[in-house]
Amino acid sequence: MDPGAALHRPAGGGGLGAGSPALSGGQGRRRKQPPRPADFKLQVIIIGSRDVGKTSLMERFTDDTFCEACKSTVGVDFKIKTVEPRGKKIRLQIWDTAGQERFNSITSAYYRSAKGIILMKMIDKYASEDAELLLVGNKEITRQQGEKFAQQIAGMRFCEASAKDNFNVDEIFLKLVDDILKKMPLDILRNELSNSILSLQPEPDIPPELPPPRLHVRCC
Ligand SMILES: Nc1nc2c(ncn2[C@@H]2O[C@H](COP(=O)(O)OP(=O)(O)OP(=O)(O)O)[C@@H](O)[C@H]2O)c(=O)[nH]1
Repeated sequence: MDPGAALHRPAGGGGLGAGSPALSGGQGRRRKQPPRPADFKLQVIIIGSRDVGKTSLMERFTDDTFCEACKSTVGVDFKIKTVEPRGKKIRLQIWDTAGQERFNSITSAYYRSAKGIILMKMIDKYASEDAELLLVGNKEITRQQGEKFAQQIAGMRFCEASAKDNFNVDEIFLKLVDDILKKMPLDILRNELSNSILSLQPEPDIPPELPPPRLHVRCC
């Protein structure tokens, strides 16, 4: 599937052009340095029922914004954010899926390529078995409800977050990325990432081992 065909939010995919070297133009002005290319690309998908706050969580993380009355996502949207855990530059592609059931056939097509999955209520029956799972309780879900739900699925943990109050949002994404990196052999990581949905730019080889984690997270 061409992911571009399913992008419907006007602000989506803002990161696509982020890596292009820009000329400032005009006499005497200097050419801007292109940003250092990412060491890895990782895909994380957010799935869950309608209105649980998937888009809000993504936009809080990528743009630090919160929309009180957002439009429902149609199909799939994405945003890109670069994070630097463990001293590695990681270009995170965050896929935000529509919660409405009528889009299930579109959204489920994206599950397999995701290395991390943030579930916001819904159980994922299409995801690859080795994907990291993180259940996020945004809005009204209580810790008790979330933990009970997470216990039913092997390997899943529960975290509370609020896109509105900007609570635990960065932490859950960074924790998920860290868990993915810890779990994946780096040669697989390198191969799979080079085959990811979006080909943004050629990226350099990665060293055989990453240094130990330096993340300080509040969640989980
Ligand atoms: N109180 C509160 N409201 C939130 C929070 N996050 C999102 N909302 C609100 O919940 C509503 C739905 O948020 P969305 O982010 O559009 O939900 P969604 O899961 O992407 O919805 P679909 O695209 O329809 O699947 C919006 O009115 C948001 O303002 C939160 O942390 N707290």
